[in-house]
Amino acid sequence: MSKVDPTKPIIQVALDLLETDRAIQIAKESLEGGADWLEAGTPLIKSEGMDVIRKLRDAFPEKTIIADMKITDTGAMEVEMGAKAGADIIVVLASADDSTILESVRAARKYGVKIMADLISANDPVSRSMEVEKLGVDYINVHAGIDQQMEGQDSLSIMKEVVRKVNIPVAIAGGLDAASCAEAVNAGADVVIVGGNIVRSSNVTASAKAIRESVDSPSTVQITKISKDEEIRAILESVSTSNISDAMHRKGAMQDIFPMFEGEKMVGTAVTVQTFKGDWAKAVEAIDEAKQGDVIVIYNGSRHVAPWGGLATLSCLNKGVAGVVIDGAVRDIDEIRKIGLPVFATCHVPNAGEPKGFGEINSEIVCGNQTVNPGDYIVGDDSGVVVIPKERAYEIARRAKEVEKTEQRLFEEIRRGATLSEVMKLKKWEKH
Ligand SMILES: O=C(CO)[C@H](O)[C@H](O)COP(=O)(O)O
Repeated sequence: MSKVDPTKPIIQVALDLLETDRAIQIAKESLEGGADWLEAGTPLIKSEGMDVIRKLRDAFPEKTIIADMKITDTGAMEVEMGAKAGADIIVVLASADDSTILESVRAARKYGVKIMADLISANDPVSRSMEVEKLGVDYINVHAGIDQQMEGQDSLSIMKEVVRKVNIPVAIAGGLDAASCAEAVNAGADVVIVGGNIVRSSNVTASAKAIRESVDSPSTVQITKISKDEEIRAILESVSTSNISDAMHRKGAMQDIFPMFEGEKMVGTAVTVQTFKGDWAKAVEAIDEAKQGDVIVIYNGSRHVAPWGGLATLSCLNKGVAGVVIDGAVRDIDEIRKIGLPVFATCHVPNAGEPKGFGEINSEIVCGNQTVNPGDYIVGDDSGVVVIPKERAYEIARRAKEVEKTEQRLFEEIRRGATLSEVMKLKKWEKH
């Protein structure tokens, strides 16, 4: 049972946004879905200052408001700022010096507010949670930060230990969705802090409602565990190459490689082929090396003679290959269309080459001016093809998903009648 509210666990929605008006609108929609507490997220506070706390307080006079200031120094001064602006709970970094935590707690007592200590990046979070409890904080937040989540960190296992060691209420944050919120509540969380999965949803109220339902009936939620590769593929299936390029800071897109047919999505791991103009032996032998879910990525280097056509494409289908990318030409477009395998290439041309057998399979190649190594993730859609280095695949997939969520919300605001420059506040954010 929650130590904060014995009748139900608390949902704290983290308004990790940049604009006060959007934050207030999303706060309203989240409350309609059943969220309890409103957090002014750190980016929002950095963007709008303490004024956002005042505006949230005016808009929601009865609600608990958290200022996620992540205080690291000058504890008393910053707690005073947050408290006077109207916050009820102020966030201090648990890894701040003891002197800062003590000063924050003293100021909090003076101004009648509470302190939440955020364990993000704490060296030994379990021991630190016990120490900050002794220093007088009111809540502990076990937190995997947004950048840490992208690299696969989560906070649940640490939270399970922390709840056994402290007596104050424990919050959890870090990429929570309906399923992980239920897991957290089952494991003893008093407060679940949810940012992206509510505030970047195209339907904020529905997303908050789904979390409310799972938090209130956590035992009914099904938790499915999948492998890292399955998770990466599932995420990449759900995002576009444009989302991925944004996540990679506009890198990774192959140049002059186009889909041969529209409407086909391709996700897989690279089997690379280095060949020479028109020599199709290695390209076709690579089909035998490929496994289910691979993408054959070929450098051939000619626009006038094709190392690939219908028969090779049909063989791929038999092996479960996810698609083919050719820096060079392809032929038999009519046959390939019927076969239905995604093929991306520089161009199409009727001429076939000769199977001479020069080249290599599964060495590093350059295709569409991008370096591709065997096992790198390759994604193709109507916008083109992107390469994700295998070492960063999970992180990039997660970041691309965040890009996609942010865009979903922008689409929704444009559907409601705004223009792109209005929703992005372009003028405000132009370089000064
Ligand atoms: O404090 C934060 C980042 O430092 C976020 O508010 C917190 O992680 C919740 O957001 P999300 O659910 O997107 O992780």
